[in-house]
Amino acid sequence: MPTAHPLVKGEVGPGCAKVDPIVIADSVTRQFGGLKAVDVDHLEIPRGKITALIGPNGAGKTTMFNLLTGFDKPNTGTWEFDGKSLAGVPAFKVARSGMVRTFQLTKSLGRLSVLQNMLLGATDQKGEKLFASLFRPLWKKQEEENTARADDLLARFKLDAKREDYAASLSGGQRKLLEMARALMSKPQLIMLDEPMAGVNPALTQSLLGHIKNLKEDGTSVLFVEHDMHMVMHISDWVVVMAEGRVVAEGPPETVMKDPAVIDAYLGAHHDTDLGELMEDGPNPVLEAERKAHEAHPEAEATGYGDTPPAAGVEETKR
Ligand SMILES: Nc1ncnc2c1ncn2[C@@H]1O[C@H](COP(=O)(O)OP(=O)(O)OP(=O)(O)O)[C@@H](O)[C@H]1O
Repeated sequence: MPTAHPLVKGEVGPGCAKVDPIVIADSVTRQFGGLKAVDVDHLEIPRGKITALIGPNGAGKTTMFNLLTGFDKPNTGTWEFDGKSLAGVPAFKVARSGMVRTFQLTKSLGRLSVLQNMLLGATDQKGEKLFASLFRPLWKKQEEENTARADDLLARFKLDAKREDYAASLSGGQRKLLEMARALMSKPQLIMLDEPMAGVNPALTQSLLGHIKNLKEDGTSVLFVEHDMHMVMHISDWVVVMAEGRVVAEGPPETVMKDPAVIDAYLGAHHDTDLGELMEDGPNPVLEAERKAHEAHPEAEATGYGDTPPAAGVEETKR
């Protein structure tokens, strides 16, 4: 049934237009040999909101991130960020324009200190330019400002005690925090986080969630890829679902998880993502679909949840 939503112009559905989009992508495709990893007709990301990009393994989420941020080149397509075309623009210029990203596997430089890693995140440094680099006063002030900003962010992310340590000495979770803090050095308008929760120990999970919510409060738009559905449900204003390269559904988190296209996408892909505990207020449609399939064909192999039988699958999701 068609629905409306305050973030959307017209009806909610895959590729729907937003009232105030910060990113608009059209006909973006990326082929690897015979595989179309990304095949997105139209996608708009709302400004000033937290948008989750979800989908089973291999859906094309990271490839889409790579394309939008200039780390990979599409076969076709155009996209704009804050009204400016970014197709074909290299990654470092994309970052300077206000759209920065983090990676699934963190990319901090282990043999530099935490502070040095932070300073590398500052864009448009005067000292990088030959003429300016010759005149200390021109870059000295900016260096001081960057260091002050780095210290402020390190304090916010509770990494100030690690300021002089090698990045290599940080835990996986702390490296995720460092990468997010470093991305913020350039005061981006849009931050794109690729699996921010992966490998983060539960003690840091809450603080990461808090940081992401604060970003929105500071006026930054957030787009993140995540398999942790609790996080998706908890902090997203909007959820975009990809499967086999396409956008198959989008909507607010409370309704998108019940969308048959989403359930199909996950079950069809034999995916082990924990959608099981999402529906606190009723039966979970994914598990229901699985149970019915098993009742109809008890002899058939179970689908989904890492190929465990449905009953065990329920147990699995409670871990
Ligand atoms: N450089 C590459 N060369 C060949 N195939 C690739 C390359 N990068 C990605 N792919 C393929 O493209 C498809 C989409 O991959 P992608 O990493 O974008 O998916 P994803 O949705 O981010 O998955 P995951 O959730 O597992 O990270 C996959 O089938 C993947 O194997």
